[in-house]
Amino acid sequence: MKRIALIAHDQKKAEMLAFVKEHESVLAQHFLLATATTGKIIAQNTALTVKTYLSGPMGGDQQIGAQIASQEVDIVIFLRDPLTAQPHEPDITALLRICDVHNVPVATNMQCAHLILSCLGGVIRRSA
Ligand SMILES: O=C(CO)COP(=O)(O)O
Repeated sequence: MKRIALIAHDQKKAEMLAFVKEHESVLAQHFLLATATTGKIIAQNTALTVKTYLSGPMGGDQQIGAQIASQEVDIVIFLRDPLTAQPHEPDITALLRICDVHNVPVATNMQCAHLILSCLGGVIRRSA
């Protein structure tokens, strides 16, 4: 069982939900954690259980970063919005940095997220 962090900025939440639904049977075999709004959307629209932290702008990225630093996270799917300025940009940068410090695979776009999950569950993607 892997511990998988799921995080998406507002413009990427629909993509995250579609991604999670596509991989739901695989994700159900793992421990999921998420920032508040992302986790709430996933929990409300799937049968998955998600441990939630604060919303990203309120410190959720830092909380998940602390989990990564404590070796409590194996994979990060972080669908960030590269076209919108975020008030908590330093937290986002710190989260990505701590993934590299601890050699934790982190997907920041959909193609990479599918690749990682496909490796995990042997799932063949249904669409591009
Ligand atoms: O802002 C975020 C990541 O930087 C995500 O936070 P929410 O899931 O609460 O929207």
